Amino acid sequence: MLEIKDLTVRYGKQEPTVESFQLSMKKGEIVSIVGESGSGKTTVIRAVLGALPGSGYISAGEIYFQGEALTQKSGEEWRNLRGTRMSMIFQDCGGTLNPIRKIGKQYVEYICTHSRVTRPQAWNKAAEMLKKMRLADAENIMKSYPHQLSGGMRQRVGIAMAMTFQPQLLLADEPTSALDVTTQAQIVRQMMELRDRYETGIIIVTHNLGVAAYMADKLVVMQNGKVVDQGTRDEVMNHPVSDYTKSLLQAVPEMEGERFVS
Ligand SMILES: Nc1ncnc2c1ncn2[C@@H]1O[C@H](COP(=O)(O)OP(=O)(O)OP(=O)(O)O)[C@@H](O)[C@H]1O
Repeated sequence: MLEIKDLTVRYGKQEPTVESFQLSMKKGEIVSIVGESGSGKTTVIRAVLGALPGSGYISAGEIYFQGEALTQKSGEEWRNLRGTRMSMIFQDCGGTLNPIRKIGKQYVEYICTHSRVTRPQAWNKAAEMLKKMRLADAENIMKSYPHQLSGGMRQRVGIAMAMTFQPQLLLADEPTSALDVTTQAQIVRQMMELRDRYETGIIIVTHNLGVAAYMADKLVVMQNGKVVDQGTRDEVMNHPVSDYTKSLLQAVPEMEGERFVS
């Protein structure tokens, strides 16, 4: 479904921020990228999305998504994939919602820009997606402004929006970090349910090894732009190769996800 080969990303003339990144991902698989701040995790997923900020560019390597070479695509072709076949959620999706417009209006507009449906159809679709994210009283949420919802509710709205078109790939950048532990656990479970329902592959960038270990089929550990450990969850958790991963594992005693979500 997704193959990343020897991906190298630079910002302007700086040394590479990400160097020779490799990843092979199957349909419906969940991959977690963990690593310290500045190690290049966000840069990897932004490169896949074709949305590197500022002077960022792919200086080497290839990204194949469902057999298509993304790096050969024009900006417009790549943009057309975003929001439909692949989508992204951020640490604070609520922050990306327009604060002075009601949720329903924004959601309907989002659906209408990406598909040919009438506004009432879009409204129904939006309400249906909010219900799937277990947001009780979806109609009421649609009529609310973002600030009237809690952080966890806003994040669920963001995830619902990202899942609207049943993307094959969801890129999630610290999707639960701003939330309390209980809400984090609920949202993590819901993302996994969505994966089961739609067979969406998910790449989740997180500092939280508990979240990573609980959710992921595969783990990628990054340090200074390079992958220092990669493999199935059990391989990396039980047989880490790098000292960095070993130190990460030691620092998080409750890393078995079971404990995290209990
Ligand atoms: N817009 C930008 N312009 C120039 N350099 C950038 C830009 N964005 C990121 N970088 C460089 O890339 C490095 C890695 O950033 P990135 O956001 O990918 O790391 P990260 O591992 O996701 O960190 P964090 O966990 O803090 O989000 C930064 O330390 C910085 O040097």
